[in-house]
Amino acid sequence: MAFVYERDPQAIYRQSYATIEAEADLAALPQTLRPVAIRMIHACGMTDLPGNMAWRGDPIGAARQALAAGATILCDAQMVASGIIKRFFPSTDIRCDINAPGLADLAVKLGTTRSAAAVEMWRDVLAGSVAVIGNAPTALFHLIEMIESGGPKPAAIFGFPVGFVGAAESKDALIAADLGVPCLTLSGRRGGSAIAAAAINALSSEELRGNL
Ligand SMILES: C/C1=C2N=C(/C=C3N=C(/C(C)=C4\N[C@@](C)([C@@H]5N=C1[C@](C)(CCC(=O)O)[C@H]5CC(=O)O)[C@@](C)(CC(=O)O)[C@@H]4CCC(=O)O)[C@@](C)(CC(=O)O)[C@@H]\3CCC(=O)O)C(C)(C)[C@@H]/2CCC(=O)O
Repeated sequence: MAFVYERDPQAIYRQSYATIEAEADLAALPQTLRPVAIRMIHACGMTDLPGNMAWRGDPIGAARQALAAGATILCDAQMVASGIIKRFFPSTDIRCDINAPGLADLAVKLGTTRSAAAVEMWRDVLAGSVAVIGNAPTALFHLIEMIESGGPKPAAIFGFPVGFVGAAESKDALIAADLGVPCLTLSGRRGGSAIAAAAINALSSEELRGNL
């Protein structure tokens, strides 16, 4: 049986993006956030996502500026790092420490998850970086705690933990905290590595030129 389906990658993207623009209400978002919202929706199929978007400052401008200056992208999960399209960021270091040697011991010592302990490992590289949390609520909580207690500040935070335990609370805490760091998040349970990676992919100039 031969199925009839779209096989042209550019046509698939065009059709997806046209559907999103037709179905999603982007009017309440600043212009800079609209391409990011579209790419995030593209990753999860939820056209009502803009209603959950919350931000402080200009996370897109801050992250783009930082990346142009050579900032590292720090990811909580390997799934986030893997979802970032490397050819969009050819000279950017994309780092995830979830499998770093000694991390499990550090997590036990700190009495926390591996995800939060991995954030502790960012201390030396956090200043001026782009921090992306796509999975672990404890990672976002710990990042906020580190910055609030005088730790180094990233250039921007993209916080999208997902799930039922601590996800909504960690993202509420990000928006409530006065960290002096531009940030983008999604209120509630929604989030995940794919959405986080999509938000970062939307920052690239390739994406802006529509070169998908
Ligand atoms: C409690 C955890 C949750 N994980 C979720 C969803 C998914 N996690 C996946 C995978 C493969 C991984 N999750 C870990 C980050 C692992 N998940 C946790 C922790 C126990 C604690 C995090 C937290 O609460 O903050 C965490 C382990 C830790 O000690 O930090 C992972 C590192 C586990 C591992 O054994 O390696 C691993 C990430 C690997 C990587 O990418 O590098 C899932 C694919 C599901 C699965 O197969 O387990 C899925 C992916 C979701 C996504 O889009 O990223 C939740 C829902 C976030 C959940 C937290 C709260 C809850 O509701 O239970």
